[in-house]
Amino acid sequence: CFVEDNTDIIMEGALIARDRVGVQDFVLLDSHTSEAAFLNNLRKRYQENLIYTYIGTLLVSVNPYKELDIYTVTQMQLYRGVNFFELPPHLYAIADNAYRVMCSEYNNHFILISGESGAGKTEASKKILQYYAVTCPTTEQLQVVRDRLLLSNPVLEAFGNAKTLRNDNSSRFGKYMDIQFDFKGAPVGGHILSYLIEKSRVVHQNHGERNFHIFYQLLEGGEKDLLCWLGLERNPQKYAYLIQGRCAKVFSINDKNDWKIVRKAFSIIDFTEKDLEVWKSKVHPVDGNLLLPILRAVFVSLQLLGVHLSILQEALTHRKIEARSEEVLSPLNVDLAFYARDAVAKAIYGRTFTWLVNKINGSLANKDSTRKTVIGLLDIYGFEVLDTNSFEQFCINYCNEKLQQLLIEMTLKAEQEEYEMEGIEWEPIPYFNNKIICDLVEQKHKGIISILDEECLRPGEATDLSFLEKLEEKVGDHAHFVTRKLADQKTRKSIDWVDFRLLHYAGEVTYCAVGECDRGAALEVLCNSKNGIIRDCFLLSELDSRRRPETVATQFKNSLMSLIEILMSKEPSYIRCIKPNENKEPGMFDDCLIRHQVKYLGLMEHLRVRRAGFAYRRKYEHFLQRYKSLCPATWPHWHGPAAEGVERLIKHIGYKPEEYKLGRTKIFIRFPKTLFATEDAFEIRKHIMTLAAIKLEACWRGVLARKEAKKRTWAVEIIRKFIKGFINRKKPLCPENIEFVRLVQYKYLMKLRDHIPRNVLDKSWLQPPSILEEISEMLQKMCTRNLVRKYCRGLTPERKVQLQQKAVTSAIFRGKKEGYQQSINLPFADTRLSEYMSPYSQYATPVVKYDRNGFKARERLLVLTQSSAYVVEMAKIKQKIDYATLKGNSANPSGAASVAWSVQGGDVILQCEHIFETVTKLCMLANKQNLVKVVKGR
Ligand SMILES: Nc1ncnc2c1ncn2[C@@H]1O[C@H](COP(=O)(O)OP(=O)(O)OP(=O)(O)O)[C@@H](O)[C@H]1O
Repeated sequence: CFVEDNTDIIMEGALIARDRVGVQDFVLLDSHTSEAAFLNNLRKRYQENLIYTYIGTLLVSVNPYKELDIYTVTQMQLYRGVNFFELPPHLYAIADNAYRVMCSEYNNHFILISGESGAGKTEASKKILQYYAVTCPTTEQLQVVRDRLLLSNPVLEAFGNAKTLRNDNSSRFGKYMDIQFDFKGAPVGGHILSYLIEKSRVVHQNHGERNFHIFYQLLEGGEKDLLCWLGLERNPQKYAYLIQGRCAKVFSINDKNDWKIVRKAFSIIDFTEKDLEVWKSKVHPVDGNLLLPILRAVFVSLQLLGVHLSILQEALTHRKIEARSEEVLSPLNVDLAFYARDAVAKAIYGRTFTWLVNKINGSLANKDSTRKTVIGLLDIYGFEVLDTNSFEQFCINYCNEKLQQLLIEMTLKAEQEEYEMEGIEWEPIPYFNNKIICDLVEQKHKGIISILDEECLRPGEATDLSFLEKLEEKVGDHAHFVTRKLADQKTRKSIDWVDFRLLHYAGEVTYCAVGECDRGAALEVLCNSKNGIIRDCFLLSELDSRRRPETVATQFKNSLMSLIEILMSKEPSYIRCIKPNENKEPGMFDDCLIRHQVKYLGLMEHLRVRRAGFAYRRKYEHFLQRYKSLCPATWPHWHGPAAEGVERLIKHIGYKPEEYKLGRTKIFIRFPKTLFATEDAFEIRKHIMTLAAIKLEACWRGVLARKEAKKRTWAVEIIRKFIKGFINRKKPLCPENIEFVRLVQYKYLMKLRDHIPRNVLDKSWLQPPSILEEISEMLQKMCTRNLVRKYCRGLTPERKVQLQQKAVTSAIFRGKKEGYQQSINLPFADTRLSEYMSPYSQYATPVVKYDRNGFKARERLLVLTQSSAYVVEMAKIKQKIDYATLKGNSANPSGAASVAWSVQGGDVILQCEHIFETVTKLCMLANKQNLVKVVKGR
């Protein structure tokens, strides 16, 4: 991850802002080995309130000691989901990058924040937490988790932070906090690990320093009842443990307010009233008048601790000595009794703090078993070198050695992996591997911690000097270990007889061996406490004498080992915090102090490792995209593979072989100056192109304006013609109206197309404009004709006959006979007449077989219906009907009433119900329809 694409992206960002204030990535410093250049860049930026600078993906932060307007919600949104390169270096960029990679690759991350006291570690970790709280997706349910994550801070700070000379809110413990995210990237839980709380502060504070905040908060803000329960007075001056530093009141701290925040946090973090009994352990109000104050204090303490007076008394004033198989009690002198008392106080505080962390963890725990990814925030003390360095500094510095090793391993590993992946010839990076120092401290049996364990746990009197002698004997020949006895003439003077010196990766530190052999407190007393929390903290099983107890150093070593294991399985991000001055003053850049920190934080080393190979690396596609304008062959488009395009490009620019290497997917540039020269050329080209673009734009704007004007003129002309056309629309076609008329015609025809009648009976027709009336009429006729033709074509032969008959009927009867109109719709039956005739088909045959020559005239054919009679002048119908034959068969043999033939005199009488049909058909048979006379009345 360290040298992956993000690095490249950061580089590009650095390039963009390169000339603004220094470089925003130290990797691009020309003289990367120069401490002065490093400081110069840092100072330049700091003075412009640019407190963040990268070394690759590592973020260097300098405490501004003033509120900067760079942590607003707007800023958070700005960095959210945006690549490094687009914005200046920031905590949020680191936080967002870890988050984004976690979400896309579904892996775990950690952000290591280190630096010396007051450098801004805690602020940084709080700001990152806030960033996640604001920018990550969440649900109403998850708000509780979010609040708990945020509120765990004030509680831990109350119990784990104190005012020191260097920082008014100094964390006196190391903290690793895992934030767990679900698959949607919502924070769903957390877990905190704490390291090495500074217990000694409970009983002793240096001048100008305080005990842990919680004590002052309780006295200042605690409710009256509560203080009474605890047998406390509000005045801190009454308590020797709280006023050794002579500064119970601190200007920058509002204890009363902080107490309220802590109380609120307790309720949200799920602390029950039972849990809070640590303050309320059945202390009965004591009448101050009855007891001497000192006795009253003892009385209250006994009740709070839930122990018996005689047991506590014995534990604080005697020591158990194992003599052969017996245990003998030996009385302690006053100093040792004070020491024992302090040891109990320290042990109680230390373990209660661990209990508190566990309690918070309980409330942050996510019970849902689906897989989570985590981002760990490690806020840990930086390398420490004080005037007198004790066991605590030893542990802190050992911790820093381990973390440095982790960083180097991870950085180098990633670097090597990238070279291998890219097929670049491997160039070993010379660096100091501090494993040798870690081994000196932690190796089993041979390391300093093992030797310390042995000394502390062996029977008999262990002294600081015997420990020192053991060290000289076992690790005396180690290159990184010195005592006064082992030192050369020159060094000897600077080392005391009770000191040993370690040559750490960050520098030499001399430790005082006094008090390293701490055998622990009088545990028995506390293991038997009646107070539930004290009992949770001091387990009876610890008293089992057969078990060799673990020393503090071993405990610390083990917890550190598991921390390293946790970190090794995650993707790293680093934030190195720097304190700019000792006075907590904004704008003051103390060169000397910062130089020290740059050294102790291993920044130059880190930069060297990062720069040992190549200063810049970039995917071919991205490199080509950025610089393609510098080579005619690649501008504006390169159509071949990107790698070949880059090769062509750098040849054109004139890169020398030693300046670069081409990997499988990336180009590697060795020196920043090469890159800067390319970047400068690019800037110039960009400038030229911008000027050209401006010119082009101006021309283009002219072209567009002219085009627009032309369009307007044309539009005016069209409108003018339209109006003129409208005015003259009724005139015959002339130049003034021709376009208008054509348009109207066109519009009418287009509309008519959609409204044309679809069948012969549809007589509708779209009303034409007056100038089109004539044409419209013609069209309508044509249309009707068309429809009729279409209709006729679609007729069946039967229907055609039927219609022909109807037409004949119309010719004969229309307007002459009532009932005709109604008959139109009634179809003629094909069979009717033959039906009438069918019984006489033999006689009818001659009718069909018309023979002009065989015609015999008779007078009339009389057609009768129920109401009328029709006379057909047979003489005129030249129809051959064999009346004689008919005559003999006048009766209807079937008895049908509808038709009857009869012969009266010379007339043939045909009786039928369907007069129109019968007459029509007879006429048609005779082909003489005009001879039918329709007579009204009789
Ligand atoms: N980014 C920042 N902006 C403004 N002030 C800051 C910033 N970082 C730190 N400070 C100031 O510096 C003080 C010390 O910072 P902080 O407590 O984070 O240091 P630390 O490195 O955690 O120290 P310690 O190791 O003692 O806990 C803060 O109380 C705050 O006043």
